[in-house]
Amino acid sequence: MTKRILIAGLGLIGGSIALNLKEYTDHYLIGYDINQKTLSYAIDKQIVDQVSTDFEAIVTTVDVCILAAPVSKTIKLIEQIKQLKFEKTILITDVSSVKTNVMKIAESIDQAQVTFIGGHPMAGSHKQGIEAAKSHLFENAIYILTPTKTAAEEAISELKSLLSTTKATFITLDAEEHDEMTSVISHFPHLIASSLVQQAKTWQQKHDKIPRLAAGGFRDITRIASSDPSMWQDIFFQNKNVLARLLDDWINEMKNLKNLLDTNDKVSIYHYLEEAREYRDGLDKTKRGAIPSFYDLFVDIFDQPGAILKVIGLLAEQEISIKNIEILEIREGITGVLRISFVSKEDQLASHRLLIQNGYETMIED
Ligand SMILES: NC(=O)C1=CN([C@@H]2O[C@H](COP(=O)(O)OP(=O)(O)OC[C@H]3O[C@@H](n4cnc5c(N)ncnc54)[C@H](O)[C@@H]3O)[C@@H](O)[C@H]2O)C=CC1
Ligand SMILES: O=C(O)C(=O)Cc1ccc(O)cc1
Repeated sequence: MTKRILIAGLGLIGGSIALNLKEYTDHYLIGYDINQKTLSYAIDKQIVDQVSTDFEAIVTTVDVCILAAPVSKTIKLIEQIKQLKFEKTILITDVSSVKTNVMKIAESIDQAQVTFIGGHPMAGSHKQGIEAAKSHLFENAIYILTPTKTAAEEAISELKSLLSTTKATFITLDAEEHDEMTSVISHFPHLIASSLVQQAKTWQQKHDKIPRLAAGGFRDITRIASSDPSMWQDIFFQNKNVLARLLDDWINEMKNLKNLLDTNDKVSIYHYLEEAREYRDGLDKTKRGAIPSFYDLFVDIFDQPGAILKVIGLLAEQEISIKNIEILEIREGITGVLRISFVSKEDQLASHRLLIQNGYETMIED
């Protein structure tokens, strides 16, 4: 059945959901955003069927509403919803990275016609805005649902079915456990990534070659520091209690580490590193994590003109699509390593075979 679906906040995430629903379903999509340029873009590119600049007027006319504005703005939209009178049933969900504050206000909506099920697709990008939206953004990602206490099982199934074309995998959590877990694996690492970049910036005053040396490891660990500061500021303050607890733990741990260094306790430092390596290596590599990691293939190449193009050309001929490509190490005349990332295991293995047939040395990490 064709549904009227309102997407409020047509940025990276709202735009990606809209693109996906437009590509795979017949639902009638309505976009609401405070940014007029975004609405014009969405209409021009036919990402939605209609746009609206009046949230309260439009939300009472739809079957489904997906709130995809920044977390604090989503909370404001729910406050507005709370004051409205709905004549027909509506299923409301959101995409916010933090859930406790969202679910607190959602639980307080006292209207039989309204069902609220929180949502958080655990995939994204450091880019923002509708121009960066992609229909396949959530493929293979974990999509967390946090239903309100009164949400019926049928409504949860309906939402999963509605979002099934994203090819995400759904799991249900309560808001508090969601906020603790996402803080450990996403919010807190973001804070640390930014602080590592700040540290490099400070030390650059003494050593001006630091940016030239900042290669592989530093770039890997700080990639997320390139994300939108206003989004992360919002996330940090919405989840500040959990973040503060993690910071306390971290500061204590750093003090302990410093003490091990000060006292020359090499054995303990070794065990600390060994334990971390074992835990990291034990994280299930074949199963996609919350934030999708991709299937990497390492290819030896020589620093010759066109070497990278040749590899990409071979894959393109076979219509194998690449998610990401990175040169890990290349100096004049010396073998370099190309890391090519694929969305699927099949593409990774097919490329492995193809490049070997063409005389390349390739490696897949197990
Ligand atoms: N960027 C990411 O990687 C991920 C973000 N999220 C969550 O998704 C939500 C949206 O984030 P993005 O799409 O990345 O941000 P974005 O900045 O790309 O898009 C946000 C959109 O909301 C609009 N907006 C701002 N205030 C509004 C309001 N009061 N009413 C309606 N629209 C409003 C903006 O104009 C913009 O188009 C956030 O809650 C974020 O926590 C969830 C998963 C991943
Ligand atoms: O890709 C990454 O590393 C991200 O950090 C993406 C991301 C950002 C915010 C979320 O709430 C979930 C996922």
